[in-house]
Amino acid sequence: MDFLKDLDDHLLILSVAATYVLSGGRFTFGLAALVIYGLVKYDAARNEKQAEIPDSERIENSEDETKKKTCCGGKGGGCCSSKSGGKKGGCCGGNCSSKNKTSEKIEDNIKDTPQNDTQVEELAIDFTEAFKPAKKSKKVRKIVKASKPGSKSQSEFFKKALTVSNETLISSQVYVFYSSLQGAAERSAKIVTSVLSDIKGLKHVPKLMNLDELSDFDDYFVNVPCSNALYVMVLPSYETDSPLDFFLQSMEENVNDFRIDRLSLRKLVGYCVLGIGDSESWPEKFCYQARQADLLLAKQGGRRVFPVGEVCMKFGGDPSVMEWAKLLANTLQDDEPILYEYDESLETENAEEPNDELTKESLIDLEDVGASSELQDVNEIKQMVAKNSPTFKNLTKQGYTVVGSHSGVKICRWTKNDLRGRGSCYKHSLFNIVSSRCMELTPSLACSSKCVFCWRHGTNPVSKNWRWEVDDPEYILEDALKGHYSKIKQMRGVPGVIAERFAKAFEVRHCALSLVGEPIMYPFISKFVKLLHQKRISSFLVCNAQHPQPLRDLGKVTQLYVSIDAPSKSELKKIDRPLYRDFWERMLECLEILKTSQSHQRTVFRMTLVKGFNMNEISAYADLVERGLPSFIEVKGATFCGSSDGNGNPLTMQNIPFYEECVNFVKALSAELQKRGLGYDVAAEHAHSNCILIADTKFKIDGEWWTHIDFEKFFELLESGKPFNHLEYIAKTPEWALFGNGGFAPGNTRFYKKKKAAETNIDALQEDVKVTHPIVA
Ligand SMILES: Cc1cc2nc3c(=O)[nH]c(=O)nc-3n(C[C@H](O)[C@H](O)[C@H](O)COP(=O)(O)O)c2cc1C
Ligand code: SF4
Repeated sequence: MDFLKDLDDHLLILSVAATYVLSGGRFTFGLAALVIYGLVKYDAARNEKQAEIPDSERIENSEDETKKKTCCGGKGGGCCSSKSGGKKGGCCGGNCSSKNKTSEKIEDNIKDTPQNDTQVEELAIDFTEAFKPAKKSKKVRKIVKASKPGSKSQSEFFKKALTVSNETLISSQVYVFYSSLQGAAERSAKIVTSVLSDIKGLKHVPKLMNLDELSDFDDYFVNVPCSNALYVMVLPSYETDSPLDFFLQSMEENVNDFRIDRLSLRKLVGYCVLGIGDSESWPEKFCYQARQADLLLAKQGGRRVFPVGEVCMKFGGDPSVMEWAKLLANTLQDDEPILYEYDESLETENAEEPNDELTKESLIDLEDVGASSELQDVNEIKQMVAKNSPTFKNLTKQGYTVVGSHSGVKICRWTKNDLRGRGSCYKHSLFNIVSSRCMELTPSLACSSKCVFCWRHGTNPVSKNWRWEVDDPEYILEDALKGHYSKIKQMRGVPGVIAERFAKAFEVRHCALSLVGEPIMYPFISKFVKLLHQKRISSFLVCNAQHPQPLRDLGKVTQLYVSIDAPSKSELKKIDRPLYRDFWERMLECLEILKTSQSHQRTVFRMTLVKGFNMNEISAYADLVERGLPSFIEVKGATFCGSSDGNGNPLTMQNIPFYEECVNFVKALSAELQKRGLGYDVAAEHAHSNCILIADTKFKIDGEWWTHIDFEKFFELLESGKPFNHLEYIAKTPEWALFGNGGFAPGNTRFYKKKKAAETNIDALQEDVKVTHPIVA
């Protein structure tokens, strides 16, 4: 390669010499040729040097070029030569600090060079990025507000934000809902209804609705009753359990239930909430449940048409309620449309993480209802019946002893009757229970149904499942016995009490787990029953066929009842007003359990007949019997639980069947079962209680009925630890108890409160019937 380079040089010298000779050997020509030669050589040497320099140094050089330009703004380019460049005290005295500034610029330049553009492009199509876990963006409050014209969010805003015009409001059907324990919310709701009714031009008369007595919230809070409905909610707040808790719990469930349209309340024209409370006694929790309700309605798509009102009934009272109602009335008449700010985060982010704390916070932000600490958890664990609650007062007034926070005992009228020698209840005739030695108890005052014939008067706690503090079973039993015995003690001065029965009454032998509420909801029911048996107290457990799993898990009981209040889905809904949506399927499952895993127990179908509600469809009842194959079918006419005023109980005396009617029903059912080849027949009765027993003919041995219980044998079998079945502890039914003989035990004196009632509907007309429960009497 060097030789070739030299050859190049030699050729050049030769051509210069030849030119000089040919031009006549002139000096100027020779000089010019030498200069050209020198320049060519210099250029070649420079190129050669550049080629040997690595890439990075070449950038440095270009840097120097830039430096030259930057340093003095390109003027006097020679002042900062490459040698002096960068040294303090150069031509500019260091003022231009060329090195640092320029290196920054260069870095920027590098980023901006086409080379780097290529890099960016390469990253953009790097699909691996797409598979990396996306960084979780922190949820922030998201309110769709007016934005720059033409932006995407603006079109979203107009799509989703709605305005409610005065015309829509004025022609809406207003529903004023209230929930009330002590009457203040009911009174306030009436004030609101009356003020709204006076609005000039309002097209429909507002409807007043008691939330606590709705048979199905879904009719109003999942579906809506009409296309122009506007809801006004008047709600108190209770730090103790109250009926409103169940409403809030249901609303919360709806929000999180994927089977339900999450924005179902968008179908409403709008809603607003008036909270009433006590700001002096509960400053921290003042009207907190009204705010919860407001949020839940918004979460379900409701449009707030008026701000949440908060009235302290101690200081503001009815005049403040009136003031709020008048302002609301003005709004409904106002021409100005109401801007509804739709919050998308309710729809998307909350759907993913419904119980997220952040969600709650963002909601509070959004709705401007104060700090997050103000929002109590809807599912906060409370006591079912706290000592300071109105429910506690209500129950104690009715003669219940509240045990712990969720159990109750009460001595029933039959216990009192038996102590006075006036006869036991129907369970004595049918199964051999002595009323004076029987304790009536429930470990759950709450229920998962709202039966129309129930005593509850709209105040007992309701829930689909357990949502309260739980008391220990040992404690419940001990305190229940104490409560029972203290009530028995009070009987000592009552005329006619038989001393011997009174003494024995302090040793309870039977426990009727019914009273009120749903005993099987208590999470330790099996353990509780075991404790009873350890004390040689027999157990009679009544359940409402709504809790298949606890029924399946239940251990041995002396007798297991399932209430069958109606033969068909629609009638059951009407009469029991169950809280579960799948109430019918639950009941069928419970019947299946009786036929299979619990078939070793003495099982009883408990039917309460209500005239005009559930006394037809014999064949449908027979279908249910076929499904559950119970040992017994106990049929009883409903008893009258007092007036229906304001308690949602629609029953009147017209719905109480006469004994004749109950007998006809039982005969027809028995005939239907026999027609189907099922071995059932009418066995015993207690006419005094309108009660008749149909039994499986397995309990008829050699032509004689054995429907009674041998309690001693039951405990013996239990203590043996071996499995046993329902036919191993039977006793013969006494003559007086057999069907056709009336069922009144000898040795007692029949006592009529009202002579006229004796021949006909005795129970229903007795005054003290009012406080009894259908399951009990
Ligand atoms: C046991 C109990 C707890 C209460 N807790 C609260 C509460 O947490 N916040 C509140 O604002 N008011 C509370 N109050 C006050 C009631 O909300 C207020 O008396 C209301 O007017 C009751 O409405 P009602 O009569 O319709 O049931 C409570 C009252 C009682 C008796
Ligand atoms: S009757 Fe019994 S099952 Fe029905 S609501 Fe009353 S307590 Fe519950």
